[in-house]
Amino acid sequence: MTTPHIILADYPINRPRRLRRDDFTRRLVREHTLTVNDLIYPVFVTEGTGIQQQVGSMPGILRYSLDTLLPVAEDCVKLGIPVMALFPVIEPSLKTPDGSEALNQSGLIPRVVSALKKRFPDLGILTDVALDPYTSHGQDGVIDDDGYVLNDITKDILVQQARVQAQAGVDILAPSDMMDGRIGAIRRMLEAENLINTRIMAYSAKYASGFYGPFRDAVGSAANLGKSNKMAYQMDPGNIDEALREVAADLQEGADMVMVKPGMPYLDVLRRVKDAFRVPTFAYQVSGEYAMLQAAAANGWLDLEKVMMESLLGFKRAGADGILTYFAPAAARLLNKA
Ligand SMILES: NCc1[nH]cc(CCC(=O)O)c1CC(=O)O
Ligand SMILES: [Mg+2]
Repeated sequence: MTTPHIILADYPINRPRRLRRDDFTRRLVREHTLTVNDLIYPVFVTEGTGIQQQVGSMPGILRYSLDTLLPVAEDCVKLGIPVMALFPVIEPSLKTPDGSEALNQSGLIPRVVSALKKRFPDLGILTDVALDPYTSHGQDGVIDDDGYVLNDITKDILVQQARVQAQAGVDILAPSDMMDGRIGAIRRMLEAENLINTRIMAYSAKYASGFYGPFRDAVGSAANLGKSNKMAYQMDPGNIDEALREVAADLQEGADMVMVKPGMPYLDVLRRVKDAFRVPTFAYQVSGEYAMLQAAAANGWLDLEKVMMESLLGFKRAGADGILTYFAPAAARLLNKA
């Protein structure tokens, strides 16, 4: 006989509220918890010195130059946040149709990566592999005359971008572009370069989402993108079996970790992926999710601390091993206080 999932003893024998009365039993029987070890902090970096620019649609989020980013990194170390994720804000004059600035070995990202790894060797650094901050049209790859993003040419450029980042010493490459075959191509390049321990966190199930809006303001790709969208390479929000095929492909091609993105509207996808593959699985609570919670809180409609912690715990319950979240330092401060 197998153990029944449902205990049939009825009220008043069974009173679920017994375990909810006191904090000690609530803590004792809690199934899922959030810790600082679950957090990855995405930050925006830009050229210059002394820069701390507010991102209008992301209250509390700043664009940093390297010098002002160093204390942020130090804060992450002190708080116990394992990884910081870097996103570049590229000067408009450096943007081209093929995003060639992404291959510049002395460009912004490689310089910031090597400076951070030198100063804070124990802080994990993750970089985004994608061309959208670097292209004049704001798409994640090279486009043809109809604006269609060309897969194989783009993939070859992404491999070169990944090489530049890996040679600069980044710990985790995170391809967010959704080109087919790029994980395998990047993994082969890493092996050929003897960069065997560079990890890959694949944005495997990345949906064409309206929730990326504030991010595109932050990196300055929104205006370039204009009315065009990314539906010809990012996933259709109606699909979930396809997410499993995308994850399977990326794992077979050599991904160490996979990601589902956005987060809160896609917790069902996260659960399916975790159950199907049992590999390190991450969720990205994206810019629009951050913005909507901040906006409601600013209006006095939600208690920010409560919804922040509840939303992050929701990712853990849905199967995430970790969460990329703009709330990382705020959440870590609360967790360290508790
Ligand atoms: N490929 C770039 C990229 N990497 C992460 C995000 C979004 C992150 C966020 O919204 O917080 C995007 C934007 C996009 O695909 O348009
Ligand atoms: Mg894919």
